[in-house]
Amino acid sequence: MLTVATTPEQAKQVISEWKAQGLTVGLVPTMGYLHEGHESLIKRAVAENDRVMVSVFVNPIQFAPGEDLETYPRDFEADKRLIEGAGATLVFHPEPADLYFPDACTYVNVEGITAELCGKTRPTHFRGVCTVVNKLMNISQADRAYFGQKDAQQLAVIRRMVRDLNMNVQVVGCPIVREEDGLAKSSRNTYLSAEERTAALVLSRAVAEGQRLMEAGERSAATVLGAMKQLIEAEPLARIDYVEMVSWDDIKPVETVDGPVLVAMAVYIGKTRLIDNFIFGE
Ligand SMILES: Nc1ncnc2c1ncn2[C@@H]1O[C@H](COP(=O)(O)OP(=O)(O)OP(=O)(O)O)[C@@H](O)[C@H]1O
Ligand SMILES: CC(C)(CO)[C@@H](O)C(=O)[O-]
Ligand code: BAL
Repeated sequence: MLTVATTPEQAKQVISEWKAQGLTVGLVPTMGYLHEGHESLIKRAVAENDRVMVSVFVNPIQFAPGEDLETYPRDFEADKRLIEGAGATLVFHPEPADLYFPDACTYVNVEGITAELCGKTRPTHFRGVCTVVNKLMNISQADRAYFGQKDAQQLAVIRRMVRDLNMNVQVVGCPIVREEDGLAKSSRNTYLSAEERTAALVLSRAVAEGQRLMEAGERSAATVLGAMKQLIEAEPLARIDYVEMVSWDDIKPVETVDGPVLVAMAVYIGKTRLIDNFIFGE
């Protein structure tokens, strides 16, 4: 049976009963409107822990003014069905006022590794993500926390936060789940019109092209990124935010590949900003 907690105190009550029995806890943070990508994280957490808490919270402090905080899709009834079906037993679903004190003045700011990629276009984003993830880890006392590689920079940033702050949680990265035609599953795909949905395939096609070139031995970032950008620019509905290659461990620009790299992109399809990536040489 699924328990819904709407305040940190309610969630902590359930967690403390689990911890008193010596049970391990997995945490899956989400913003809801769940799909098979989220489901894969929850199922993995269920397989690797005695109990799992899923959070469903559209975190206002990771959105900048003008972003899609108000329009972000929500369907908590459907989310509960998916969470229960995947085997988790606690969902944490607070309102912002339940989670943030009105006079809160503490934020978690991971530097350096947040400067490139999404950090350039969304300079306050990772501060909001790290603050809420830190709070969720504290509330859940998680032994393991699960994040998708779809948000690859987020995964790297959270790993760094956990390392730098000596946090007692293992961060588990999970592979990207895609639609049959290759588009990475994302709650924001719901914003796309039929025409934009077709155009959005340029992201996964660019990923496939980049992977193909690197698997064939190409090691120049300029050549790989050039081919990917050319493909995306040929799609009239697409506008590139960034297509970049960075070192996977510290998210710094790379010119020639000599270690594990993240090749990541953010592309506007109409007004919708989508992301995709691949990791090479991990
Ligand atoms: N296609 C996917 N495959 C694997 N993990 C995913 C996928 N989509 C999202 N996730 C992971 O689920 C967690 C919650 O993500 P979130 O709720 O923002 O979903 P989303 O579909 O990425 O939404 P958005 O449209 O906001 O990017 C994150 O760790 C994210 O990386
Ligand atoms: C990790 C997260 C749930 C924090 O709000 C969010 O950034 C997301 O959905 O990836
Ligand atoms: N998964 C990304 C959350 C965001 O775009 O705010």
